[in-house]
Amino acid sequence: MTNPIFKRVLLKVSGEALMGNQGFGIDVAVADRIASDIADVRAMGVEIGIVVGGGNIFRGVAVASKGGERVTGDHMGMLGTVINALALATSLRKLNVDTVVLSAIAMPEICESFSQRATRAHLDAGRVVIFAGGTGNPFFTTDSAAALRAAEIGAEAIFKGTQVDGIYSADPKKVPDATRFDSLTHHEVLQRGLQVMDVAAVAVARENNIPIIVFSIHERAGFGQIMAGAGRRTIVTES
Ligand SMILES: Nc1ncnc2c1ncn2[C@@H]1O[C@H](COP(=O)(O)OP(=O)(O)OP(=O)(O)O)[C@@H](O)[C@H]1O
Ligand SMILES: O=c1ccn([C@@H]2O[C@H](COP(=O)(O)O)[C@@H](O)[C@H]2O)c(=O)[nH]1
Repeated sequence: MTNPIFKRVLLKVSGEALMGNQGFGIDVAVADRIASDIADVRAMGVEIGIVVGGGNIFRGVAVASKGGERVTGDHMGMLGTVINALALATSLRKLNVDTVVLSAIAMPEICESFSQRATRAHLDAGRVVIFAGGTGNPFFTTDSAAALRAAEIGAEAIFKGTQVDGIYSADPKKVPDATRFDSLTHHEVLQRGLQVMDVAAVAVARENNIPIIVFSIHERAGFGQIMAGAGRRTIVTES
């Protein structure tokens, strides 16, 4: 078996990716496929924490842009991430991957609440841990939650599984001739204003010297290939 390049990682799964071609919500076939890639990496012996986004369900700014209260919109967005976390946990359990959901917002009838101590115990026991509810605070994003949880669990890297296969000179969805970077520093991402991940998340990763690997969550087995030292991605490191 190929040796993984990291022992413990934080995977950020794009919420938008979960909707597949539906335009909203969760395409179970997509969730199952992503879960299968995660199961393969877990089988390599890698300890995995996961943050799932909520872009397929709700973003707080959408409420604010129509005259609603931003904080309420953000609460709705965070609840959307809980729905996604439960869906991904279901897909993983179908593959017999021992998985637990920990929420930043207490909802004990549905899942455990997040604490650093509980998380480390679950990871040490070999469970995949899915962090739901973002940071638990409005005005943040699940990218920030990913960076925060990565630092809290001592992850060696943040894998951002998103809609594109790396970081480009500009948004490749808007600028077709944008060029992809193979590697960058955290400083360069911030200085060039590359918006694949929000500034707060990159700053937390930089502060804690955690590399960020941006790859396409749509690439079947892409997560495992990168974990084996290959695959298409952009890696962000301090030097
Ligand atoms: N310089 C850039 N390089 C790569 N992608 C970029 C860049 N600038 C903007 N983007 C866009 O950023 C998107 C990722 O942002 P975002 O985190 O909001 O989406 P996501 O991963 O689908 O997350 P979620 O749905 O969970 O909120 C990419 O799909 C891409 O279109
Ligand atoms: O810490 C957090 C994380 C998320 N939110 C809200 O949820 C949505 C969905 O998250 P994405 O990162 O955009 O996928 C986000 O737009 C916020 O409204 C939050 O408030 N706090």
